Amino acid sequence: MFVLSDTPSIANHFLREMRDIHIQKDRMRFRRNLERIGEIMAYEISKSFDYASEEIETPLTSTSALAPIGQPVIISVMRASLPFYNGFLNYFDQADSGFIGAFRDESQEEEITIQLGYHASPSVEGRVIILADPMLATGKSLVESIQTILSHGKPKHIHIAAIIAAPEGIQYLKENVSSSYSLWLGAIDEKLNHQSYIVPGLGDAGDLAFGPKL
Ligand SMILES: O=P(O)(O)OC[C@H]1O[C@H](OP(=O)(O)OP(=O)(O)O)[C@H](O)[C@@H]1O
Ligand SMILES: O=c1cc[nH]c(=O)[nH]1
Ligand SMILES: [Mg+2]
Repeated sequence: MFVLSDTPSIANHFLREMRDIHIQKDRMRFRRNLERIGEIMAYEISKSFDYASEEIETPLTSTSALAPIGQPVIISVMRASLPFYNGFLNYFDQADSGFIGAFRDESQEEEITIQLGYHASPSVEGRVIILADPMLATGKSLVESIQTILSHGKPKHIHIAAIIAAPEGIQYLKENVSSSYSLWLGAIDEKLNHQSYIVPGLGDAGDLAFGPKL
């Protein structure tokens, strides 16, 4: 498991801005920070890819440089993931993309259920998947997204990327995902509250990025 906040870096400043109740009112900054952390995580995940040396010609001579072997499929769990996903796409600019619509039904007091909707994806068979969702709270949105992905093929590997995670969500993934995956996180927070929001967290990422939904 990789956690960005384990290392002092500018990523912590972006996380701080996203959590701050005053700064997060600026929706454009909030979306840009989702995207910036996506970019930083893309760079970290890129260290696990395979590369081959390729001959190139500069204006002065020929030389060789590394190029990635193959491209990942980046899958965005909408809505809140869209700017985060875009950060990955900024770096893996020739990647394939998939989209899953998932939202938490919070109307039941006791338990969160997930409503899955839109699903559009290329084949995942044998592919490296980056599944991007900024919030890992109960873990149900990610587990249901992974079940959807696995019902369409067997990926080579799944990288799960989230910005803020609750320990309960990390545990839920451990108990409910049997295929091999790596977890890339911005920070691990303290707990979920009684409405299954992450504490200290940042609030509702989708609403902060795009405004409240009906
Ligand atoms: O781990 P979980 O308990 O499943 O919670 C995490 C989910 O909650 C948020 O989505 P939300 O349902 O708020 O939809 P939105 O992105 O459209 O706001 C977030 O984007 C995750 O997908
Ligand atoms: O704290 C949380 C939990 C789920 N979804 C969010 O956007 N925030
Ligand atoms: Mg939301």
